[in-house]
Amino acid sequence: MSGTGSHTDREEDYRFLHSMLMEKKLHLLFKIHERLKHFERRGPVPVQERAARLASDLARDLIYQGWRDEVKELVALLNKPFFKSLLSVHDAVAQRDFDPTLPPIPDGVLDEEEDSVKIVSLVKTKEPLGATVRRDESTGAIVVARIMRGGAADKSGLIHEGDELKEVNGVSVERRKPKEILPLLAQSQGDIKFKIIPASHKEEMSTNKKLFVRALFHYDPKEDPSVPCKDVAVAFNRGDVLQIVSTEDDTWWQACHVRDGSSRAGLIPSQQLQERRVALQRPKALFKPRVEPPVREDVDYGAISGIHIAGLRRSFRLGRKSSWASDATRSRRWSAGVQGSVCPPTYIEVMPFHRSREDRQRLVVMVGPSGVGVNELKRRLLISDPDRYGVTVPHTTREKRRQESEGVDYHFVSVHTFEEAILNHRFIDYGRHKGHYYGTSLDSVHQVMAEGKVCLLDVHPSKLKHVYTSEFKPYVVFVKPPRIEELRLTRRRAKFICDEEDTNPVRIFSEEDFEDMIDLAEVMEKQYGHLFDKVIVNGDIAAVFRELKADLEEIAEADIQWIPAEWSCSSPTKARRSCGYLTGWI
Ligand SMILES: Nc1ncnc2c1ncn2[C@@H]1O[C@H](COP(=O)(O)OP(=O)(O)OP(=O)(O)O)[C@@H](O)[C@H]1O
Repeated sequence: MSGTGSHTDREEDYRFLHSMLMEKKLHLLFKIHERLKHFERRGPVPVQERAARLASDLARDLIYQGWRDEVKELVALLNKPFFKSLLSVHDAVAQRDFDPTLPPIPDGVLDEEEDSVKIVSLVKTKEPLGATVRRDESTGAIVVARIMRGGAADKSGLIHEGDELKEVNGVSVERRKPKEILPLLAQSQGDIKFKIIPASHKEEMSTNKKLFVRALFHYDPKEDPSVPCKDVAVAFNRGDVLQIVSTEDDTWWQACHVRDGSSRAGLIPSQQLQERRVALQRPKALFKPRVEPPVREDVDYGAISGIHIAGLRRSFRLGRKSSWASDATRSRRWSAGVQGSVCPPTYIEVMPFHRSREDRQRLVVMVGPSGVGVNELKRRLLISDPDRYGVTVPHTTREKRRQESEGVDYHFVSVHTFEEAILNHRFIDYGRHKGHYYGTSLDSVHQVMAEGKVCLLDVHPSKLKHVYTSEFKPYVVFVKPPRIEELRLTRRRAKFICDEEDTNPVRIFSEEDFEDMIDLAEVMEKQYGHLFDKVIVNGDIAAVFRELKADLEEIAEADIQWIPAEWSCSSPTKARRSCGYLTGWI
C-alpha cells in the first residue's frame, strides 16, 4: 500500500484499494501465476500422455485393494468429473505439441551445387499435411503435386506446388515412387524436415470469382482406388453444395463443403474424370439409337380424367401414362420424352439466392414415373395446408359437363384460343385426347403463385425446361419408387389408375407395373437427374410425406438457397435457351 499514496487522495479510495489488495482470492491468483511462471521456465514435458486412461484403470483396480479409507478417498477423487476433465485436458495438451522448438539445420545438409535448396521444418499434428506428391516423368524427380487450401502445408506458406522434394527427415526420396514416400511421412512424429528445391515458376494467380457447384452424385474416397490421397479427399453426397477452389488439375479439383464453413479444401473428381467414369458405367440401353414414335392422336392422354380424389382434382399429367398402356407403347418409353440432352451426373454450377419476404414462393415441381405416388403426396400436401399449397387448373377445348365449373375443374376455351396459346408458347404441357385439347398453361402457374401459394406442379421431366427459369425458380422433387420388395409390401391395397381406354380403369398393381415403375424411374433419373433438387423414395407413405413437408417448409423459410447459376441470365428466353443446352454444366 505504501506506493499508492500519490494515486489515492481520498480516504474511501484508499480503503477500497486496501480491501482489494488484502483479498485472499487475489493472493491465491498471484500464487497460481507465480507457479505457472516457474513451470514455464522449466519447460515441462508430460510424463504421461494418457493420464485419463491411467486414472480410470487405477480406479478400477483399486476396488480389489480392500476398502480402506485411503482407497475410498482416492477412488472418489479419481471419479470426480472435475478431476476427469482436468486429466483429459492434460492429455489433449500432452499429445499435441503447441510450442515446438525446431531443430537447428544439421551441418553439411547444403550441398554446394544446390544453392537454391530449402530446408522446411513442419510440426506434424493429427491434421494431415494437406499435400500430395507425384513423380515427374521426364526427370524422375518427386515434386509436390498439390497443396490443399487451408491444410497444414498451405498454412505454413513454406511448401508450394511444383517444389522438388529431395529428402524427408534425412531420408533421400530420389528414385523412389510416391507411394513409398507416404510411409516416411506417416512414421514421422513431431517435426518433419523436408529438403526441397523450390519451384522456379511463380504461383498461378487465383481468381476472385467464387465458384459453387451442386454435386449430382455421391462420392466416398474410401471406395475410390484411384484417388491420389484418401486423407485429403472430400466425401460428399448428392445435392451437397461445394465451393471449387481450384480446377488447375484436369482430373482432381480442389473443393470444400459450403455447409460446414470449413476453409480446408480437399480433392474431388473433376467433371471430366466423373464424366469418363459415368460413360464407362452407362447401361447399353441409353446408347440404343432412338426411334421416335410416329405421333398418334389420343395416345398420350391416359392421365386426363378430371376425376376428383377426396375433393381434389386429379393431377393433369400428360404423357405419364401412355407408356403403360400397352406393350407397344411400353417399348416406346425408352425414347418417349427423351428430347432433352443426356447429361452425365457430375456437378451443376449454382449460386446463392437470398429470398426476401416480398419474393414469390418457388414453384414446386414433382416428377416421377406413373403410379409412384406423386398425386398421393400432392393430395396430402394440399389437405395438410390448403392456404399454403395450390395446384393449377388445366385448359381444355371440350364441352363443360353439368357438374363441372369454369376455373375450378378446367378453363373451358375454344380451339382457336387454345391453338393461339400453343403458338405463343403459353403451355407447359398440352395434347389431344378424343379430339379435344388439354393443357397446363404457364398462366395457371402464375395464378397460383400470385395468390401467395406454393404451386405444386407435376409434369413429365422433359417438360421441365418450360419452367426452368429464374421467374419460377422451380424446386424439383423426384419421387422414386423403393425396391420391388417394398413396393409389394406397401402397395397391397393401392389402386392403380390405368389408361382410360382400359375396360377396367382402376385395378391393383401387377408385378409388371412395379418393374416398369422401377425401370422408368431409373431412366428418368439418368436423363434428368441433374435437374432434381430432392430425391425422395416413396416407401412408407407417412414418413415420406413428413420428410417432403419438412423439406418444403425449410425451402420456404431458408435465408439462402442454392439455385442454378444459369438463372442469373437477365432474359427469361435466354435463360430458357441456356437450360435447353445446359450451359450450366461446368
Ligand atoms: N407410399 C405408398 N404406400 C402405399 N400406397 C401408395 C403409396 N404412394 C402411393 N400409393 C398409392 O398408389 C396409388 C397410385 O398413386 P398415385 O395416384 O399418387 O400415383 P401417381 O404417381 O400420381 O401416378 P399417376 O400419374 O398414374 O396417377 C394410389 O392408390 C396411392 O394411394
